[in-house]
Amino acid sequence: MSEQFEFTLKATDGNARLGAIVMPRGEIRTPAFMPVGTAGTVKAMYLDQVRDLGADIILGNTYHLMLRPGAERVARLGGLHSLIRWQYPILTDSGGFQVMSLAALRQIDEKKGVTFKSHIDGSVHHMSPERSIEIQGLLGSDIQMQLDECVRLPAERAEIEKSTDMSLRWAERCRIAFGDQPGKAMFGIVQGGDLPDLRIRSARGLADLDLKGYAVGGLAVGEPQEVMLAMLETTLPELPTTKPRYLMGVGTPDDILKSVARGIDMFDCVMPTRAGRHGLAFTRRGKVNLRNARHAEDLRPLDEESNCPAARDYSRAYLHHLVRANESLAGMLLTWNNLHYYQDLMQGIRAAIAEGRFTDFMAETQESWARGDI
Ligand SMILES: CCCSCc1cc(N)cc2c(=O)[nH]c(N)nc12
Repeated sequence: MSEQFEFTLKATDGNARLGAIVMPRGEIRTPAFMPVGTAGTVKAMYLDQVRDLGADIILGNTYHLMLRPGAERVARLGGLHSLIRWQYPILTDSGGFQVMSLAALRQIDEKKGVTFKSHIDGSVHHMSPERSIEIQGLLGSDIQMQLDECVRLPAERAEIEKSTDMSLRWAERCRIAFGDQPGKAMFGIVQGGDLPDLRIRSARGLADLDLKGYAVGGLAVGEPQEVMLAMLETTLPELPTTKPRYLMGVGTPDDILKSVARGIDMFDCVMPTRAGRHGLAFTRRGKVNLRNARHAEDLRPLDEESNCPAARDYSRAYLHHLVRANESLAGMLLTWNNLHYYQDLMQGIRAAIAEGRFTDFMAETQESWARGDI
């Protein structure tokens, strides 16, 4: 097994890319969907199931894990992979995004980083770019993200510009702190909001750092899909084609198809897991809200042709009952169904790119959703 981090571009179909990242802990087939395992668990799933569905990598969250159980404690316990019993690659986000989303009383200082109060117990924490990389190292993360600031849109140009330039300087500090860790990688995160010139400045500045991979951040924060896609069209040509591109926090199946078509290799999103816990099922014929009374006596499964037991073997009537009764099994079955749907979609995308038929695959998939659920 390689002791390095090696990305290979295997085929292209337009701007869609088929590739693979080979790391000591395993291969990541791209385009890849990375289930979110925020606090060391992909909620409502056994990690063996997550692997069996086709996930090559999962995400962890620096913010959550540093607060509980604590980065040094995870290290004393043998690292995250051993603790959660996941032997394959783990990507960890750097924490800044979650601080701004979850923490109270947070302050940002370019030199010190972010200071915040834990949403769990109110304790005060400081996280500099260097500390974020240190924490991700203590966790044993295979792909570590730079500390960045994600500006919520809409925002004034001056705010976006100041934040983007700071994140670029934080990338350099993170690169220095990360040093040289064979078999591991640190990704930069392109910011720039919805301003093309700042997107280009951020992407070019990160490309100059010659990092092992590049994320596109600052999107999926409430902007219309067309704005997100326009920023991809501006950003991606500025990034090296020989390195993986990761679109953070994205997205719906439609977002994923359209972003693959523009050259994205990696995705993460809480959508399939969170939606599953809220009674929403993704299927080949579109979304099905099992809370809706129309399912109360419908003995059909979600998809009788699926090879996922959650989609094939349980009636909508039963799923409706479980959702209405707020039973744990509802979230378990629907999360299973949704992650299966997402990984099945990614496998279909990879096969379509390999065979030069991605455009047709995208159109057929979208048409299937549009036919709706009978
Ligand atoms: C476990 C969650 C990973 S993705 C979180 C996320 C999501 C979105 N939408 C944007 C960003 C961003 O700009 N920066 C960072 N670090 N993270 C982001």
